[in-house]
Amino acid sequence: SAPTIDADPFCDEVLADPIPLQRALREAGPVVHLSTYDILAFARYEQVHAALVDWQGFQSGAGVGLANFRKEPPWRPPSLLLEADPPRHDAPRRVLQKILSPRALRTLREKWLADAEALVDEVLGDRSGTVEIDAVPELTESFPLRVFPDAVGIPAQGRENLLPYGDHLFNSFGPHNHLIEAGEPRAGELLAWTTAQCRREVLAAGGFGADIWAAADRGDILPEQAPLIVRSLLSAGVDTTVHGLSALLHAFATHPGQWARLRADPALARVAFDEAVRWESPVQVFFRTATRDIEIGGRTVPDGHKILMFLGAANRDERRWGAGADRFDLGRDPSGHVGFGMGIHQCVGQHVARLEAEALLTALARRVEHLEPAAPPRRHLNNTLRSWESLPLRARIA
Ligand code: HEM
Ligand SMILES: CC(C)Cc1ccc(C(=O)O)cc1
Repeated sequence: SAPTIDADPFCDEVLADPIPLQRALREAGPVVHLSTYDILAFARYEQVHAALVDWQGFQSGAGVGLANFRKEPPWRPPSLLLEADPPRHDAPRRVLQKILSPRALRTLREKWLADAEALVDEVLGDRSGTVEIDAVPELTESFPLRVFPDAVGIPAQGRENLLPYGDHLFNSFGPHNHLIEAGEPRAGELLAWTTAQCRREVLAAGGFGADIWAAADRGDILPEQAPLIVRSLLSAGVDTTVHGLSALLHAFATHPGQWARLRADPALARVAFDEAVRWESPVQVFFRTATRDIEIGGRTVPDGHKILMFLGAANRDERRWGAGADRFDLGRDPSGHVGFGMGIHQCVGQHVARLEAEALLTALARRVEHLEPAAPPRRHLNNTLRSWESLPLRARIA
């Protein structure tokens, strides 16, 4: 049988620094038994990629968390994308893919570049010399919250609920630990608020939400599906980009030579984001459920068994990325990374995330000559997301 590891991947120590366990899992073998939860884990690129693209063998319909929807009711009505398999998954995916396509986002590009310039000017002020900021509250949380809720078209009221709702959702994919318990008191209220933002009458014309309702008018999806698809945007589109942008700035602050490369060639802004998503993997892990006894990595995953995919470990697997896998390097081609998943469920919002990152990074690269840590970053612990409470940075103004 598969080698066993007793470590709990969702304990605070591992959530704070998952790298040692990622290494141990990759070294133990292609398939590893995690005794804490009696599940099978994949940490090498080859097996994670294979499981992600095999949607028939490893389904999403029983949930992408530890909880098996076949055995216990989910805390929220299942997503029509994330927690659905074909054919139920097909029409919602097709509709969202079109609304969030690079072509559809062209109208937003100019606006988000200008919004990023405005935010960076506010944060850096007209100061010269060296400025100290906390990138999390001042940039990586504030920029997505300044541009994304407006792009969806939800009302201005109550947007401070978005981050805590997403934080609880991403915790809910893990085991019932203290992180889930801490979020439980407000979970019902946050879910109710989020659900209320998906009603047709509150969504502004021209936003992604209105576009989804227009797809229902055209018969591309059923009207009762529209609110759930809007909920997908509010569920997946905020905390992920906040921590993705933090990963990007943390990567540059800890690899100073890379900022100089970006200043010399600003077109590197887009590949920089994908390299940061590979290097940090804001979404660290999630699950699938075997639909039959499946052979993988020389082992058999029994029908109905949950498998845990370590995206962060796969994104640093030297078998795939070579000896420098642990380094943030703008000279690398990060394509093929699994930080946005892979296959039919691959992130449908990745172009939105890339545009937010390009806008913020372009605005910063224009104004900042050098970036370095001003103090150790403080982590935010979450069962799924690699995230920060605070990223103190020192920026030398150009
Ligand atoms: C750095 C930012 C982001 C990261 C790292 C990320 C990561 C991911 C990953 C790994 C998946 C695959 C989940 C699975 O296979 O079960 C996914 C799916 C998804 N993402 Fe993203 N995401 C990001 C931003 C966004 C944004 C901005 C949106 C919305 C505008 C979004 C909407 C979605 C949706 C709706 C799905 C489900 C797709 C499907 O099941 O067909 N994501 N994301
Ligand atoms: C990495 C994924 C788990 C992010 C995510 C969350 C929620 C949804 C939804 O459809 O609610 C979709 C994607």
